[in-house]
Amino acid sequence: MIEANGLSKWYGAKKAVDDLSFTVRPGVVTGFLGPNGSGKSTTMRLILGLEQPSAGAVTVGGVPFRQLANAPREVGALLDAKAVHRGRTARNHLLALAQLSGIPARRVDEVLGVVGLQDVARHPAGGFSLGMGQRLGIAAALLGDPRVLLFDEPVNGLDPEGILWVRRLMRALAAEGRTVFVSSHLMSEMALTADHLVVIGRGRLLADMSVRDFIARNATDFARVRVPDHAPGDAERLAGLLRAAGGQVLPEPDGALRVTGLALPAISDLAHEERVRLWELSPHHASLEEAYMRLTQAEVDYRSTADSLEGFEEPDPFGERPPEPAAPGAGQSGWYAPHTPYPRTADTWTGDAVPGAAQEHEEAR
Ligand SMILES: Nc1ncnc2c1ncn2[C@@H]1O[C@H](COP(=O)(O)OP(=O)(O)OP(=O)(O)O)[C@@H](O)[C@H]1O
Repeated sequence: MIEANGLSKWYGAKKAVDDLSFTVRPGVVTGFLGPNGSGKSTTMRLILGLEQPSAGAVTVGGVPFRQLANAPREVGALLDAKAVHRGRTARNHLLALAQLSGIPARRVDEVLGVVGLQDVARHPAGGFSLGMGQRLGIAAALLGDPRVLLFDEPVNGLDPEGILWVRRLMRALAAEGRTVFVSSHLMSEMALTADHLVVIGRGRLLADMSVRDFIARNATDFARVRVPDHAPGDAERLAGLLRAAGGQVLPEPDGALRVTGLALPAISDLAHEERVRLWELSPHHASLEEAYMRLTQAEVDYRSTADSLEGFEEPDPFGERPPEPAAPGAGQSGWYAPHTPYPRTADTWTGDAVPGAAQEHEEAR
């Protein structure tokens, strides 16, 4: 169990983590979500004792990480898969970590097998692909057979098979009664992996609830309606009728209509009465990505500016744009627009020990 209580971290004038209180329970996978720069990695470093809180506290199994009697046996973490000695073989990298923590060498071969790196165990880690590096980082986290596991972006760089493997591994670890806390930007993957979510924005807690509740509270189911391609005027006519009946209607990129606020039978009846032929009338459940976008759209630090693409842009179907949210963060029912993430630049760092933090952590183990 991980418990954060009023946890805050300042870097100079920048408040990276702002009065966070949450609990990560054993037996389930808890997803840790937030836009770029929202404070996820900082929170993980605070949990692992790599940073001192400016205020508040965080404990693992009831005590601060640094007071754990045998930390590597109790907590495993993947923070930065690149934090390996490039010339060292995968096996020697793990052996060095094992020796520091009093873990028997045979455990190294076990975890190499678990992550599927046994055939390249004697190859230098510096030559590993991003995905192989992730697997090696996961092996290091599993080394001490810990009850609590933290993974920062574990599927980063993995191919679909690797992503499926990580999903199954996380779920299996949780099913064994372990505490599994995992951050990811891949919402579709998180929807399949996590049972519970902790969502932050600009360092503040935005949500702490089950995936199901999170989607139900932050996104709306909708219907897709499509008229025959050869009758585009019918789409415009049907959109007007649906709006008059109390529905909200937005154009989909493929020319279909996205309708919220009306049940499928009502849409069907209306189309039938008005003699509008339908080629599609299908129910759609809101996705985690949609719910996440709606909740966090006011919390994004890095946004792309509009690219007018003059001369390239397709005209809007029906000459309309989705309405802007009435208030920042209020969202727009049934609509979301992903923002292009902008990479953090080196000048946002103030020189704290972050780049080498994972390595320090590994060495401390
Ligand atoms: N050592 C540091 N010095 C100065 N600012 C920092 C430091 N570490 C983090 N920050 C700032 O704190 C904020 C939170 O950063 P953090 O890396 O925790 O976010 P994140 O949610 O993990 O982001 P991402 O999803 O991009 O990895 C950012 O604005 C970041 O620039």
